[in-house]
Amino acid sequence: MILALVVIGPPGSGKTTYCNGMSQFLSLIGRKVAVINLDPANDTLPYECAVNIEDLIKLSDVMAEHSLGPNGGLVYCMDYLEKNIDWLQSKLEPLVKDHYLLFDFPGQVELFFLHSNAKNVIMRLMKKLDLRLTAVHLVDAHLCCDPGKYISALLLSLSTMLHLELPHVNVLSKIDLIESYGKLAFNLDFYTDVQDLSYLQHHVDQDPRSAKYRKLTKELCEVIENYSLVNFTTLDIQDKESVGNLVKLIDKSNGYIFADINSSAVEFSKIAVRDVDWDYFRYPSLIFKYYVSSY
Ligand SMILES: Nc1nc2c(ncn2[C@@H]2O[C@H](COP(=O)(O)OP(=O)(O)OP(=O)(O)O)[C@@H](O)[C@H]2O)c(=O)[nH]1
Repeated sequence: MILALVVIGPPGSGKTTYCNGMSQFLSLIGRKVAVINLDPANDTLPYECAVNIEDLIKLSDVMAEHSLGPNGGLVYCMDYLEKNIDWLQSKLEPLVKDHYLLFDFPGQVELFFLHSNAKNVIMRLMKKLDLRLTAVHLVDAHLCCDPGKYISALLLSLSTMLHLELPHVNVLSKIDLIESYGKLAFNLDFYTDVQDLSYLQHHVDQDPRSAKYRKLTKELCEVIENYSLVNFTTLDIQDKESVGNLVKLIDKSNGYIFADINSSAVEFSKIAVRDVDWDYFRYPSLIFKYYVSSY
């Protein structure tokens, strides 16, 4: 069984930083990691990548040749990758024997809830290489500071989960910066656990600019609540405890804890078989660490 993470999220949400930080963390705890850059717009990579889509196709060439903007160019690149999936498969084959794979995808969110090309790439790799994948969906934590943006983040997460049909971990990234954006309207667990959204609607109604969207907001919140699929964990990529907690969650979602791969007993006991943390330890510790406060 080959384990891999599909790292997705809007532009600037921290995907490349995550791949860099997570590959270092996983290497330190004894796993062999390979990062695969599938973002043709990634100019400077902080990590050493095992496979780079730029060796197949360059976004700048596509934009120049086909007179496309960056969004259209990225859709073209993903279509091209789908048609040339054998190229990617041949590059991955030597790695899948003993590596844990991290796929760094582009930030164009429509690729993951609307178009089928990225999903087809993922599904074909799963089938051909027997990959066991988890989607790690990063959303910048600053979106919690604005109720409208937070609802958009919920909708984006929900539609991505439904479209990709993978084990899915939603992450509020850059949680260390949250206090710098001002006080939150509710406690942090309201946002991570996606609690009763009627409180949020009430908050949106206070803003005169949002008043005319009241009915739409209500309907959208009902869709999110009816599915009851979305929740978030938090991440500060520079904090090893935060990264370790996320690894535990991912290990549970993709079945790593049951996998018969070469991992040291120490790593296994530290990360995989540990109890799930009680809520008491999940949120108060964050509040003290990042001084997260609400009105
Ligand atoms: N403080 C803080 N900054 C972070 C964290 N994660 C990422 N960043 C910063 O966020 C910025 C954007 O991160 P990237 O990794 O380039 O984001 P991306 O999602 O790959 O961006 P695109 O390639 O444009 O889609 C960078 O300046 C990172 O240093 C974090 O956990 N904490």
